[in-house]
Amino acid sequence: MIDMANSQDQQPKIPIFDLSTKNLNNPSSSSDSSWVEACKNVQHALEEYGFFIAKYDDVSPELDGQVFDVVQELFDLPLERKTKNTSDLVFYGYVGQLPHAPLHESMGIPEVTTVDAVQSFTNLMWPSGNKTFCESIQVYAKLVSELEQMVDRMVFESYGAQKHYESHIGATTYLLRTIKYSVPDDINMNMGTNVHTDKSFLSILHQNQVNGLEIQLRNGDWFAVDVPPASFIVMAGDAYEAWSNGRIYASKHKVIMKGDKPRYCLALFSFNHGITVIPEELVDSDHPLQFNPFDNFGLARFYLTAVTQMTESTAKAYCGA
Ligand SMILES: O=C(O)CCC(=O)C(=O)O
Ligand SMILES: [Fe+2]
Repeated sequence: MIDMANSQDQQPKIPIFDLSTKNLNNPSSSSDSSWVEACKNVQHALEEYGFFIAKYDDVSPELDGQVFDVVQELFDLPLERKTKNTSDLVFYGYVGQLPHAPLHESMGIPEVTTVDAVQSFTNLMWPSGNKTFCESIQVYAKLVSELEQMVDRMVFESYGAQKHYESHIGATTYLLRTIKYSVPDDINMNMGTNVHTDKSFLSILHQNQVNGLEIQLRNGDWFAVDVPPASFIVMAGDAYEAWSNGRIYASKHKVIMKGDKPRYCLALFSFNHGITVIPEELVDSDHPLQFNPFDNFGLARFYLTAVTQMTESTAKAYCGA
């Protein structure tokens, strides 16, 4: 841990970890005490707050600038082009022009860590090609998925469940959602994203230095995150809550637009294919099994098609034991 995020007086101090490859001291040795401590800190942050802030300088300042430039270019395309981003899963395709969320526009690139997926998304948006978009998104997605896998590894090791790590990563697929939040005309209409929990294992959020993300803490208080420049929010979703047998906290969060600058966010979500089983290492007499084996995409569909209001925990409602 290198620092604590800026926060108001009574607010908790959200940890900031430097997870840059060069900073992680020989992570192949699980007996290294600084590595073990780093893993415990990550586990604790996800259990206590449901998120933390990561420094990750594998994404260089040049790449950082470039991805926000190309994402802005993407949202500047005509609407009829953007709506070509369709998907049978609602949250995977173009979202925008919503009466209840007029500031929000987003597009999804499924399987973003495969070269073909980014290429075909690029061709759909720019039939005559856009090499800069394609290449910078490919490189960005690869680097940030490596950050995601590092956090998974730390969590799995910390819980003594490392023997399940390889099969977990083998089942993981990444969705990159690019999001634009416009500046509100009316200060009372400032909602960018409504209150929700993510359906992913992890969500890695990266913004263009315009704040807006608010997270509900375990005690019910809302916390407006002041994200330091060039850093990433690592947030746990419902799938991690279930996998961890209820230890990890999937926080409710929302986006509120306050300033006079549009906000762009790159959100990388990890989902698992197939059936996820709660590791036996996380079940004992003090922690009886709380969740049945579950289908991560089934969980996402369940949430989206639920006719009722979201219950306290989507994971409990979907696959609670
Ligand atoms: O824009 C953000 O910071 C968060 C977006 C979000 O919560 C989501 O897309 O699930
Ligand atoms: Fe979210």
